[in-house]
Amino acid sequence: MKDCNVAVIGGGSWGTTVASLVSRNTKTVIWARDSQTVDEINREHRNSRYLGELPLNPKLSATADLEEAVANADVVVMGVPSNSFRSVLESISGYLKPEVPLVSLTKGLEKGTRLRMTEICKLVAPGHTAGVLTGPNLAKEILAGQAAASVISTDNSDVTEYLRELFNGGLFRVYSNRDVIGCELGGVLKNLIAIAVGMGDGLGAGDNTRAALITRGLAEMGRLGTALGGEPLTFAGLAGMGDMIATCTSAQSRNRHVGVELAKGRAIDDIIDSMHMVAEGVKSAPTVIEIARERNISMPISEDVYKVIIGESNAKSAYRGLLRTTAGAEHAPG
Ligand SMILES: NC(=O)C1=CN([C@@H]2O[C@H](COP(=O)(O)OP(=O)(O)OC[C@H]3O[C@@H](n4cnc5c(N)ncnc54)[C@H](O)[C@@H]3O)[C@@H](O)[C@H]2O)C=CC1
Ligand SMILES: O=C(CO)COP(=O)(O)O
Repeated sequence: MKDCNVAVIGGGSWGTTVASLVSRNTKTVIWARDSQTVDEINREHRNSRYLGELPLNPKLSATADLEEAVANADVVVMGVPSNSFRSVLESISGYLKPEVPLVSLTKGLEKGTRLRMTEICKLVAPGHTAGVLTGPNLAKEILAGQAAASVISTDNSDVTEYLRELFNGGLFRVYSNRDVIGCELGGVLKNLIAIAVGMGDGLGAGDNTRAALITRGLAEMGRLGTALGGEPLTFAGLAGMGDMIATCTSAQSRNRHVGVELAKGRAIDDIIDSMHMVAEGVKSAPTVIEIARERNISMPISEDVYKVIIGESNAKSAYRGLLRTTAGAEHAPG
C-alpha cells in the first residue's frame, strides 16, 4: 500500500487537495495542464489560483506531462470537471497500466449521454475498476486540516477497501459504500438544491426556509436517485444528506454562490464568466430535468432552478413558486 504510486489528474481546488492528502500516505503526482500551476506546486508547495496561500504537502510533485503522470501509476484519480472528463480520460487511457483503478472526484453528468463518470470510465477504459470518492468535502477547509468524512465506492469490494485505506488519514476519515450509483448521484443532485438555497439566502429568506429547501431537496434526490438505481440509505448518508448540508450552507460553495448571484438579478452567463471555478449544478440541471420529466418524477425545487438557469424564470418568481407548490403527504412517492 505505502509503495503504491498515485496520479491525480486535474490541478483545480479539489484535485490538488486530494493529491496533497494522499501524498501523506504514498507517492503522489498531480497533473495540471497549466505550467504555472505545476511550477508553483513543485517550487512553493501552493496552488494559489485555487487554494490561496494554504500549504500543500511538500512531498507532492506536479507535472504537465500526462504520460509521465500516468504511466507508472497504480491508482489514477480524475479531478477534472464533468465536461472535460471523457476527453481527458481518452488522452490518458493509452498510458494506463492494466487493471489500475480509476477514481472519480467529479460531481456531474455528461451532457448528451447523461452518463455518470464511472460509466464513462467503463466505456473509455474497459477492464479498469471505476469508483467515486464523494461526500461533504469543501476543498479549502480540508486542506486547512479541518476534520471531514468522505465515502469511497467501487463495484469491487477488495478494491474499495484498498482505496479506502489509501485515502483515509489524519482528520480525513474515509468510509466505504457499495452503492456506486447512489454515491455519484448524491454529488450531482445536491448541486441544484445548493443553487436554490443560494437564491433563497440571497433574497433574505430565513433559516426555516433553508431547512425546508434542504429537506425537500433531499426528497427530490431520493426520488430520482432511487429510480436510477441508487439505494435509499446512501441518500441519508455522507454522499447524500452530508454533502447536501455542506454545500447548501457553506459560503465556500460555488453552486450556492451562483444562486446568491442569481438572486441579485444577474444573468447566468455573466455569473459563470466571472467565476474561475466550476459550478457543476449549472451544467447538470438540464440533464437532471430531462431525466425527471421523462420518468415523471416530481422535482419542483430542481425544476425551478433549471427554469431560472435557462432564463424562463427568475429567483424571485422561483421563490414565490415554492410557496405555491402543493403540500401533500411528506413521504409520497414520485
Ligand atoms: N472544490 C471542492 O470543494 C470539490 C469539488 N468537487 C468536484 O470535483 C470536480 C473538480 O472540481 P474542482 O477541482 O473544484 O474544480 P476547479 O474549477 O477548482 O478546477 C478545475 C480544474 O480542472 C482543470 N480542467 C478543466 N478542463 C480541463 C481540461 N479539458 N483538461 C485539463 N484540465 C482541465 C482546470 O484547469 C482546473 O485545474 C468537480 O466535478 C467538482 O464538483 C468535489 C468535491 C469537492
Ligand atoms: O462538492 C462540494 C462539497 O462537497 C463542493 O461544492 P461546490 O462545487 O458547490 O463548491
